[in-house]
Amino acid sequence: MAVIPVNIAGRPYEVRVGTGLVRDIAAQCAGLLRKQGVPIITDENVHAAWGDAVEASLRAAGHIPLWRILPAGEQTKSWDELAASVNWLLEHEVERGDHIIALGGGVIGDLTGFCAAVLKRGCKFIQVPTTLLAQVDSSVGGKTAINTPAGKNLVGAFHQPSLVLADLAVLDTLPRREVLAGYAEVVKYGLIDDADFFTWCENNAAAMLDGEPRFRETAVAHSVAAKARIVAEDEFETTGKRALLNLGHTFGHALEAETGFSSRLLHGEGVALGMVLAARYSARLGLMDSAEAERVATHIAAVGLPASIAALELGCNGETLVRHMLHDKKMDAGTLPFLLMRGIGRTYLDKSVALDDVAAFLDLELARVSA
Ligand SMILES: NC(=O)c1ccc[n+]([C@@H]2O[C@H](COP(=O)([O-])OP(=O)(O)OC[C@H]3O[C@@H](n4cnc5c(N)ncnc54)[C@H](O)[C@@H]3O)[C@@H](O)[C@H]2O)c1
Ligand SMILES: O=C(O)C(=O)C[C@@H](O)[C@H](O)[C@H](O)COP(=O)(O)O
Ligand SMILES: [Zn+2]
Repeated sequence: MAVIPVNIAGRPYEVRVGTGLVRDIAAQCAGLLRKQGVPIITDENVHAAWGDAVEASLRAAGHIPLWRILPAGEQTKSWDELAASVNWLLEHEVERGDHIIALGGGVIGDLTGFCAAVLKRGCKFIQVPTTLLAQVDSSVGGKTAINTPAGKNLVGAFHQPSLVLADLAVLDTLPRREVLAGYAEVVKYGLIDDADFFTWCENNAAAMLDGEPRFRETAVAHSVAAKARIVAEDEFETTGKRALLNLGHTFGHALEAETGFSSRLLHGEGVALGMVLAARYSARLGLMDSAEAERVATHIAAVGLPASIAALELGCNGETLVRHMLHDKKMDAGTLPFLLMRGIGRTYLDKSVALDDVAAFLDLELARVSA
């Protein structure tokens, strides 16, 4: 097992990456759980695959699990589910010092973390991420949120977990499309500031995606360490450092909004497309060699992630996508800073991007005939 220490402003917690942590959840959480009823928020798919294992481990240790099983999918990150889940926690008399378990992907982690942030002005929670995306990204760093009709993650809080248990075994039941979506956030760390890791991804993605355990552990542990390092420098995204983690997301969130936060486009797929667009837009501005931008697109397409927004057949134009972007949380006095690249591993925040030029660029991409 790899243990990655996270230390955010003197508030340390561990991210444990290994195999069998879910079956051993009671021991992993020893000393953190109350006896009378351990609140676990999950979704229907995760409960079907891993609910019995969690139940057995907790009961064997003398705990009584209390399950809240939500519908799977992005629509669960909503005001309605937030209100209902908080009321459920109140009915079960969860106290500030108690831990809630978030057992699931990023949807469950974001929603449960937000419940924990607002319940009694803040109680504790444990992230048990069950998707690759949640293991490498959403379970670490304390961003919690729900979506609103205006856009993605527009209501939320920064609230760090007490512990993260990333069990590689749970990825065995994850559908291939979801594994790929999570992989987009892995590649992101290479593109941000680690060109060697991008090369590692090019060389090992296929084996990692097929389930090679050594590569899976490397991908998860390396990603978590990268995220922990960045978040430790800028927990509340105020200096521009943490904003690097948003590479691909301004485009990606706009695409998610345009597709109605539906299963038509998963978050990780939107990020994959967004990173290709960020690379190509950087090349359009002369910041990055276009051959290097195409290296990004080639890798994204080679693993089986979407790399073409034309293929989405959105039926909208660039201006429509830019209008979604106006809800981006990075908006600052009417301008939208963009994550652009001076090369692979050389991402930076650019505050001089003209949105009408982005719209014109997107019009070309929406009509682009793939090679
Ligand atoms: N807080 C952050 O820092 C952060 C970072 C990245 C993404 N996110 C958010 O995370 C969300 C996406 O998360 P996600 O990609 O994990 O999606 P998800 O939570 O919707 O899970 C994907 C699908 O896989 C199923 N599933 C999960 N684990 C499984 C398992 N082990 N076996 C079988 N099925 C399983 C789920 O039921 C769901 O259908 C988005 O809302 C995104 O905004 C947040
Ligand atoms: O942790 C961060 O910071 C990130 O930006 C990670 C992203 O992968 C994640 O999707 C995050 O939820 C996006 O944040 P948002 O502030 O753009 O909603
Ligand atoms: Zn993301």
